[in-house]
Amino acid sequence: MTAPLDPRGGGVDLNIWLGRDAETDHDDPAFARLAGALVRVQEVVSGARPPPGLSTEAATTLGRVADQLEPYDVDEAAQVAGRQFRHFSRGQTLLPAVAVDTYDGQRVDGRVTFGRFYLGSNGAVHGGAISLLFDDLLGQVANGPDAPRARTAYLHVNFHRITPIGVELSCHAGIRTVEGRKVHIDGELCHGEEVVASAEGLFVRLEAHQL
Ligand SMILES: CCCCCCCCCCCCCC(=O)SCCNC(=O)CCNC(=O)[C@H](O)C(C)(C)COP(=O)(O)OP(=O)(O)OC[C@H]1O[C@@H](n2cnc3c(N)ncnc32)[C@H](O)[C@@H]1OP(=O)(O)O
Repeated sequence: MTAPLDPRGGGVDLNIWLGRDAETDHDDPAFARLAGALVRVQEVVSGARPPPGLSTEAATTLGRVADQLEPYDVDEAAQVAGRQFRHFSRGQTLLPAVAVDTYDGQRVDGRVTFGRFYLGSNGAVHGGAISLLFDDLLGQVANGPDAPRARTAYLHVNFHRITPIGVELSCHAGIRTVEGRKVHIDGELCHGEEVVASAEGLFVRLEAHQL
């Protein structure tokens, strides 16, 4: 197994835990490294106030990087971003990295730290980033090994308390009921003992013609 690039807090990404290997033909450790470097840039830029000269220089450098990569644009079937199942966040630079501690097929418990990239304001994580975390975590539980592919039909998120950035939080998701194609999954995000956000999602298993 390739070592995960972003082992924040130890543990492993859920995909590594699940040993998803359906798309190993898209494994690209060098690309996963590129995505990890971009995540670092996102994080550093979000929290930085550099002098204007340095901002200009950095913008030129990043522009050059984009120019270098642009000719390698591919369609979705060939894309490797989001398919690096042996790496944290699958090489999808939008996703916060979740380190999984336990998973039993029905429930997952893990940890996540939202960095400055995910700041809304006033030290609080952006609500959209919390919803993103839940959609992905609950969605992965819905799409467990051997389960039919499922899509989010709805995701109801409650924000009970400010979710702090830069602090390790625990996150949890578990299947409540399965009724035919409908999978109801609940999630919680906790700061210590306190539940800062919770979610309830409906995931609908897809028919063959919807895949
Ligand atoms: C190896 C690879 C593995 C990779 C895994 C990576 C993990 C990735 C993790 C990332 C995960 C990220 C995941 C994402 O972000 S997925 C992206 C966000 N979601 C979407 O784009 C979904 C868009 N919507 C649809 O495609 C359809 O609406 C679906 C497929 C959901 C249902 O349309 P479909 O035509 O198929 O079914 P139906 O309409 O007959 O409904 C069926 C049943 O469901 C009930 N229902 C439906 N909607 C609602 C609703 N809103 N509230 C309450 N109930 C609702 C409905 O009443 C009925 O119930 P019943 O009457 O039978 O009792």
